[in-house]
Amino acid sequence: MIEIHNIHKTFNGTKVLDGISGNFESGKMNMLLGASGTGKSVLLKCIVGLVKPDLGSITYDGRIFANNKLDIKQEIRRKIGMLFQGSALFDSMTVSENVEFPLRMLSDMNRTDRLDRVQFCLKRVGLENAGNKMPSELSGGMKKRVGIARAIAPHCTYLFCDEPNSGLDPLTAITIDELIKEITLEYDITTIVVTHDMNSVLEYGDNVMFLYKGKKLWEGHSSTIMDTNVKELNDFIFSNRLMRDAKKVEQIEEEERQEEERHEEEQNRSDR
Ligand SMILES: Nc1ncnc2c1ncn2[C@@H]1O[C@H](COP(=O)(O)OP(=O)(O)OP(=O)(O)O)[C@@H](O)[C@H]1O
Repeated sequence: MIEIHNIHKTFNGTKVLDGISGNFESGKMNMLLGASGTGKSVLLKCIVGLVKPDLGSITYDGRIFANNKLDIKQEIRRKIGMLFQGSALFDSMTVSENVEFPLRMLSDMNRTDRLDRVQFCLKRVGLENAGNKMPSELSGGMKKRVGIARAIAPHCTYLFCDEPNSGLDPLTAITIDELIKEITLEYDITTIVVTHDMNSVLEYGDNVMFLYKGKKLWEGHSSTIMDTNVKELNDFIFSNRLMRDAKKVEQIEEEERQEEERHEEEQNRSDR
């Protein structure tokens, strides 16, 4: 589990994170949701250690991260897998070499073990035959899969995904979400996904944190998100036309259900 407490960050006098706290449990899809510029990526960077918070604490399975000794930070970092927004593959390396890269950098595995691990991870993401391809030969969805294989290659305990669906068609987006969810459960990983995709949130969000202007305004399971009274979250959800239409359908169905109940009651009364 990752715990963050009272995280603050200001850039050039502008407050970007304003006292954010929360827990991210293992085996769950933890999602950071919010509009553009609300601080999701900065929070993720604070958690990973790429940005230093002005205030607050971050612990990984009870071990303090920021401000700890370098060797402890490095030990924690070795357990972190990152899936970047644009996949961030090295264009000059083959798919296999990309996946092997963190093993060469972070582990003391010999070459045979590294190649076994690469093959295992590529198979896990359904790309066992793509090892010799170059990134330029892959579709967007395949690139994301390679990114996932590379992230989990060093047996990561923590997985951070920055908008894993960006630039993908809706069907491919679902398969990538599904893969991340499966891997999270299978290896009991603590996964944090930054997103503004409501489809992903509704389908896969075990724990959703809604950020607005650097503050956490709502947190909960995705099954309860549509019932929120938080205006900013409501505005965010229903800024999407499909979501507005879905809500209308829900309201119409509810009215029909009530009408049917009324009708049944009247029928019963007149029968008596
Ligand atoms: N290194 C930096 N220096 C100055 N300002 C920054 C820096 N990094 C981020 N910001 C600012 O912090 C704010 C939050 O940015 P952030 O990237 O976290 O937003 P976001 O919620 O992830 O948005 P998006 O969904 O568009 O990626 C923005 O106003 C951004 O300009």
